[in-house]
Amino acid sequence: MDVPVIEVEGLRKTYGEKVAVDEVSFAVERGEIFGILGSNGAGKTTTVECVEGLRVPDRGRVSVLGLDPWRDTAELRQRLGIQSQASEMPDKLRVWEALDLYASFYRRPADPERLLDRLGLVEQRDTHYRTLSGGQKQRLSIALALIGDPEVAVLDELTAGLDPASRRETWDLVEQIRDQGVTILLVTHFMAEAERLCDRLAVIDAGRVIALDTPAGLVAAVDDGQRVTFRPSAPVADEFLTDLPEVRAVERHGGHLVVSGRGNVLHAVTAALASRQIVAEELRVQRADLDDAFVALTGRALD
Ligand SMILES: Nc1ncnc2c1ncn2[C@@H]1O[C@H](COP(=O)(O)OP(=O)(O)OP(=O)(O)O)[C@@H](O)[C@H]1O
Repeated sequence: MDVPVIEVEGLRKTYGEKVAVDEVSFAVERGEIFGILGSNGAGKTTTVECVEGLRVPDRGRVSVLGLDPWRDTAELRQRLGIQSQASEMPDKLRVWEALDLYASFYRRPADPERLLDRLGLVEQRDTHYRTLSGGQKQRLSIALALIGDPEVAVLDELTAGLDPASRRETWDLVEQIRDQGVTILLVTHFMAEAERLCDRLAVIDAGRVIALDTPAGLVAAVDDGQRVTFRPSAPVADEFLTDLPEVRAVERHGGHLVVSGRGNVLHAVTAALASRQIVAEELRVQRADLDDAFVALTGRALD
C-alpha cells in the first residue's frame, strides 16, 4: 500500500485560550480529492495552514509527501500548490506578469501559456488584476497554485462568491487537475461541492473530526431509507401499504400519502397500487443527502 500523501495525526492548535483544533487526524491518499467540510470557525483553515507549514501546531504530527512542513518548508513549497481565499494581487499586475512572477519561485515551473489556456485566461493575458471578474480572479488563483507543477494542491473555499455557472466550470476544472495526477485537499463549507467533488471527506465541527468517509458512506450512515410521496387516484387504507414488507410507516398530509421504508419502497408501493388499478399521482421520491448527514452529525444545518 502506498504511503499517504498527507498524514495528520493528533493535531492540536490553540490561539490563547481558544482551542481551534484538537485531536484532528486524517490521511490523504495519492490521487484523491479529499475534502475538509465544516461551518465557519470549525477549524478548517487552521488545519490546512498546519498542513501547509504556515502555522505551527501545539501538538500532533503532520507529514506531506514524507516532508515535515516546518522543517522542510523550502522543499515543500516546491511540491505543494496553495490556492487561498485571500490572495489579492497589486491592481496593475497583468495576468501574465503574475504567472511569470510566481513561476520564478519554482525549480521546474509549468508552462504559463498552457496554464492560461487550460484555465480559460488566454484573452485576459494582458489584463490588469483589478479589472478581472470574480470568476477570472478565482481561475488565476488556481493557475498560481498550479504554476509550480505541484504533486499536491490545497484549494480553500475556491468557489466562494462565484455564480452557479462559474462554480460548475470550476468543479470540472478541479476534476481535470486531479485526472492529471494532482492530489487535492479541498476546504469547503459548501455541501454540493463536497458531494460532487470529494472522494472522501472529514467533517470538522468545533475543532474536531466528527466523521470521515466517502460522501455516500456519510449519507448511508444516516439514511433512514426511501420516502415516497403521492396522491392516490382512489382511496387507499394505511394497512394496505403497511402490510408490504418494505413499508415502515404511512403518514397523511392533506390528500397526499407519505410512505417511508427500506429497500425499493417505490416499486413495492406502485406495484401494489397497480394491482388495484390505483395510480400514484404527483409522485416524488426522496432520499437522504449530505445535508441530512451533516445535520445528523452536528445537530444543525451548515451555514
Ligand atoms: N489568529 C487567530 N487568533 C485567535 N483565534 C483564531 C485565529 N485564527 C482562528 N481563530 C479561531 O479559531 C477557530 C477556528 O478558525 P478557522 O479559521 O480555522 O476556522 P474555519 O473552519 O476555517 O472557518 P472559516 O470558514 O470561517 O475560515 C475560530 O473560532 C476562529 O475564531
